[in-house]
Amino acid sequence: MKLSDPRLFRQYAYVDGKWTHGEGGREEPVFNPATGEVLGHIPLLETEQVNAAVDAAEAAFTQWRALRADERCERLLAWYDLLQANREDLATIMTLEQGKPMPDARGEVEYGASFVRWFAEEGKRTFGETIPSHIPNAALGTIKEPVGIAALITPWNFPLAMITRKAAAAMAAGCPVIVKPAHETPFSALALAELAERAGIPAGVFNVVLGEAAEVSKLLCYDDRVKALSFTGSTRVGRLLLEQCANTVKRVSLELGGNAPFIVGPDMDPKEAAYAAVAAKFQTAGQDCLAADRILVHESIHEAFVEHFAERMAALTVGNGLESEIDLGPLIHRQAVEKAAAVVDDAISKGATLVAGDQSQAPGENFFMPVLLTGVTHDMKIWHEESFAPVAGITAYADDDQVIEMANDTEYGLAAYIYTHDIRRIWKIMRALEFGMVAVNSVKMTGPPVPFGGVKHSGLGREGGVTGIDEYLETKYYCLGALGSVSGS
Ligand SMILES: NC(=O)c1ccc[n+]([C@@H]2O[C@H](COP(=O)([O-])OP(=O)(O)OC[C@H]3O[C@@H](n4cnc5c(N)ncnc54)[C@H](O)[C@@H]3O)[C@@H](O)[C@H]2O)c1
Ligand SMILES: N[C@@H](CC=O)C(=O)O
Repeated sequence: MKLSDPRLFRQYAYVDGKWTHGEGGREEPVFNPATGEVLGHIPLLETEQVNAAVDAAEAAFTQWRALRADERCERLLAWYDLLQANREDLATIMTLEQGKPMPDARGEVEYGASFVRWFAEEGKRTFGETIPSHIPNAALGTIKEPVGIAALITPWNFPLAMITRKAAAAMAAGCPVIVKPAHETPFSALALAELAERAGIPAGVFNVVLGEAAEVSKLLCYDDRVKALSFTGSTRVGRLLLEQCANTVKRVSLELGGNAPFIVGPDMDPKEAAYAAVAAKFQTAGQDCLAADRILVHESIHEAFVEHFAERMAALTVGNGLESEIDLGPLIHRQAVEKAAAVVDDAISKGATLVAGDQSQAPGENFFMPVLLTGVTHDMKIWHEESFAPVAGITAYADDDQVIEMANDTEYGLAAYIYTHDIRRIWKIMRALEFGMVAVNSVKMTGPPVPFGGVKHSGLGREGGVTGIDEYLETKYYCLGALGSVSGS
């Protein structure tokens, strides 16, 4: 692996400011999904070692919360600067472990770093309020305090940004964090730890624990000293963690699966809409919670839309993300390829038409060539499940009411897209959609200033924006009584 700074590639856990082996000697390999080669090994921590991370975070909490907000801001900004300065190495590590093309990986480093800068600043604005008193001679108000240790459990598809969007918010609020990254992509998390240390983040404030996922997560969820759990990943695991946090009544934030509808109105230029749909579907080889999973096109332009979509899709290049001019890297592992193939087979067996997608062209065993299916219907897996693969399904609809019903016909409610220039149609559909985020005539919708999150089974809470830091803050109300006459109270 060619890195300008090889010390960014760490094969240890990071607890209390120290690089840590698994005491039981257990470890596991991490693979490059593009080549199948072993990229490195990570330790599997024992129970006592995970508990030690909580001990360390507990000890660090006292000092970290006692810093002034502007002091925490300075350290987070130093971390941000280091992320930017090491962007190329961080992107290389990400492409090697996750597979996404280098330009996308560079983009994710920028994106991930932008949350650090955002929350560094937001930490200085955790204002309380003054409450006009209804109690004689009293002053009432609120102050915001850090909730305590936060456990952050993250997925493999965005191995860096899904950590920084949580960690920077928590740390800016004064909370130490314990990160449990996905075992497929631990090295981005460990590089973040190396840079946090260089940025002067004190020992115990940013910890990375590695181990058997169910074991480690259970320890963190059951530990009463851990006050908040923030999870990004599948709805299946999110439900499990929510249950596990019930006993200790933790603050729980969940960013779960999506199954985004992409609605195209009859007034749209079919080429413009089809190109946008391709962009919304194939980012990260379809392994994106925002991927346009159900493309719903008005029947009057359906045929032209399909032609343009197929033509644009045919131009996508598939290969090792380290090579230049690659649009789609591999899927994360062989099971993901098998799941994608099963989704396609299921749809075809139930009447969908395979317009394009020849798997014999795949450049390796973890690669899946983009697939276009038309005539996708409610009874198919592709309608209800995230394919998390480059499989696009298109369906024609007749009118606005029908498309609203189709779009909402899912347990998920993360993001939706609408393409039309008719303002009344936009307003009607946007208001009727049961989704946390709606992008109108835009594929891009995310970034630090926006409240990211879903409704229904797509999650609880919001990340980013002005409210993202609230996930890590408690509101303390105070009533100062017997003050004598308090003017203006
Ligand atoms: N809403 C969002 O912001 C967002 C962002 C990215 C990904 N996602 C979702 O993440 C999913 C893909 O990621 P994934 O495959 O890594 O998800 P996943 O749920 O399998 O894993 C996520 C994390 O949970 C851990 N985990 C797995 N099984 C566990 C168990 N039994 N107990 C405790 N922890 C366990 C994993 O090791 C990983 O760290 C998709 O559903 C995608 O939509 C959502
Ligand atoms: N693209 C999403 C991550 C979903 O997988 C984001 O921007 O957070």
